[in-house]
Amino acid sequence: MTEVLTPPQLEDALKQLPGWSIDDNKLTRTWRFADFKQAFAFLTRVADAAEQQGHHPEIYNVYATVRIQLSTHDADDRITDKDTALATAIQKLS
Ligand SMILES: C[C@H](O)[C@H](O)[C@H]1CNC2=NC(N)=NC(=O)C2=N1
Repeated sequence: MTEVLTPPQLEDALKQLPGWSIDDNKLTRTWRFADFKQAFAFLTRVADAAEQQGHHPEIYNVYATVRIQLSTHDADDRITDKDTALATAIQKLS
């Protein structure tokens, strides 16, 4: 079941997710890689994690910069445990 996070739950979750913040009401992180190839290799791993979890990030890429934003469309675009679960998996891929 999908749980919308309360503000204190979100604060606790962010402590476990270094580099992530809330931007546009979405769980957000930006990475800068050495080049486009490294950035896209990371995104390929992110795609696999997203498919495994049945949950999909918004992805913005310009050359070596990648920004990922997570929210749950099925919960009125709010941040849920599905977003923190995917962010936790993505943390291990960069
Ligand atoms: C049917 C399918 O499981 C849903 O549409 C999933 C797919 N991926 C999703 N990804 C995100 N970010 N939010 C969703 O609500 C969502 N829903």
